[in-house]
Amino acid sequence: MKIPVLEIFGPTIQGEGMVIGRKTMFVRTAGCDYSCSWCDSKFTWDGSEKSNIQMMGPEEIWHRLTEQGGDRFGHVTISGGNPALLAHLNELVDLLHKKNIKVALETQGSKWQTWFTSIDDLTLSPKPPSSGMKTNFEILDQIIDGLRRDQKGTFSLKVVIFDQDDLKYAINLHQRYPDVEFFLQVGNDDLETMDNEKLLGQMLRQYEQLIDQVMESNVLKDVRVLPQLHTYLWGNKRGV
Ligand SMILES: C[S@@+](CC[C@H](N)C(=O)[O-])C[C@H]1O[C@@H](n2cnc3c(N)ncnc32)[C@H](O)[C@@H]1O
Ligand SMILES: Nc1nc2[nH]cc(C(=O)O)c2c(=O)[nH]1
Ligand code: SF4
Ligand SMILES: [Mg+2]
Repeated sequence: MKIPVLEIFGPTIQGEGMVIGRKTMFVRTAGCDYSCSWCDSKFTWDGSEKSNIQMMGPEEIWHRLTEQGGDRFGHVTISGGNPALLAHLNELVDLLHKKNIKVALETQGSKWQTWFTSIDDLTLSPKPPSSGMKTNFEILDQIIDGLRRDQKGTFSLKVVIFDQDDLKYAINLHQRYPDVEFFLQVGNDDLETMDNEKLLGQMLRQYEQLIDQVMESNVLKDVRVLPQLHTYLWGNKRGV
């Protein structure tokens, strides 16, 4: 079955979350059921790159990955858009596993797929109020229960923080799922600038503020506070 692909890039470092710093390739799928106000990958769902979507089979994707990354990688991250919209994505995950490649996947936790349980590093990134999206907690509860029961790899929650309401949302989420590895991530609110020095200054200040706020909290104890590392290195550049 074909998969709608917008980007294949790497090797680079995973800039976010539970495997931050890990050498990885990226496969970015097209299409999302959300439309977050601050989405840094709007081109995957706003129609602006519709003509660049390539329908690719798993073998074709593997071919492109090796064309680009040679034999210099052992990890592939699937992101989007929302790759959880693709019921048959397990075909790619299984092929990568056959090739001895570990697989990470990024999704917002709005939709369950049975193949979630075979992902090595699964990140659920529910969206706080600043995104303009509303979390369906019934679905998120089901996803997390399913993962607790059957997950072969590891999974985590990652919340992007822009303001106080987002922090409240994160606190509530951590209290709801206290046993799940929890990451807070600095939000990038300057998606247009190509001035990397300016962006870096802003992002470092925001990282420090987020750290200060998390240190004050008596609920956010067993958590990690992370930058979106690739942004600090390469700004808003695509394909890194
Ligand atoms: C582009 S999304 C694709 C995967 C999936 N749709 C999701 O949101 O989890 C990948 C990650 O980037 C994060 N992200 C998107 N826009 C961001 C921004 N402006 N600043 C910080 N993180 C952002 C998302 O929260 C998510 O964790
Ligand atoms: N280096 C790098 N790390 C990332 N982690 C999550 C990304 C994403 O857009 O999903 C991403 C990305 O686009 N680049
Ligand atoms: S869920 Fe992810 S890809 Fe979809 S709009 Fe939000 S940040 Fe962007
Ligand atoms: Mg990104």
